[in-house]
Amino acid sequence: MKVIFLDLDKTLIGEDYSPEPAAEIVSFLKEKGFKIVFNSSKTKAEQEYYRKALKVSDPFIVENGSAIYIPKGYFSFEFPYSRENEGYYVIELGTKYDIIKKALDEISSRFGLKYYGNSTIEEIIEFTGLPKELAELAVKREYSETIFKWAKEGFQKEIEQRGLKITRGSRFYTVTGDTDKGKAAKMLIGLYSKIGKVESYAVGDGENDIPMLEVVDHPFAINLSHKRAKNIKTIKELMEVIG
Ligand SMILES: O=C(O)[C@@H](COP(=O)(O)O)O[C@H]1O[C@H](CO)[C@@H](O)[C@H](O)[C@H]1O
Repeated sequence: MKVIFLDLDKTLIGEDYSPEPAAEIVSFLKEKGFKIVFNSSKTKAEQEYYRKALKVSDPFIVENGSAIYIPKGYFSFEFPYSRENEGYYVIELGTKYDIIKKALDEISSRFGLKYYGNSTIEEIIEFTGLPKELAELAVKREYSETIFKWAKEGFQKEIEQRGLKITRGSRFYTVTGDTDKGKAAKMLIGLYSKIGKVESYAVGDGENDIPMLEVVDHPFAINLSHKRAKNIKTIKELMEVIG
């Protein structure tokens, strides 16, 4: 069985956040029989938008490794999960949003931090370039915050002192609990392994993708140097490399 973990921003999805250009590579991967697992800092709500647009129905990993959403009935065996949500079993690896927001609220004025929880929708659109419809989905955070702007350095250490993790994504900093995209990918590979032998792949472009590249058999990196990963310029190059 072949499973591919895909980062979204600047990997599967381009600068303008539109899903259409990704349709070709998604069809290619489906034809090749890949299970397609989105593994992004994006929220469940944002990822559901792309899943629907690209007709992808495999499990997905949200908010930088914070939770794995597994459609009910996807695996025929039982596995431990943290909660049920609509049609999904959710395995939680991260920390709840309230705790993360509270920690940031404590230091935001000292460092001039701007993140989803203290920004208006107009500011979010300006910082991210997201269209309004997607900005409204990005606000629905469950396990992480995104730091768009800061006035003073030193906030990273303060965040870590509060027991949280801060990592660089393709554009911004993400604050989470003690998790990453690699931990979540590894756990999902473990579940797939109960069905048969897994050949795992991953593609990413940011520092927060490195842990994910480290746990797969075939890592691919876009504009990112990684000792084991094969460098590609765009995700479409996968069609030549694994064609
Ligand atoms: O942290 C980031 O740089 C981006 C991209 O994260 P990924 O490369 O998809 O893990 O994620 C944040 O910003 C996006 C908008 O640019 C939002 O859509 C995400 O919800 C947010 O986590």
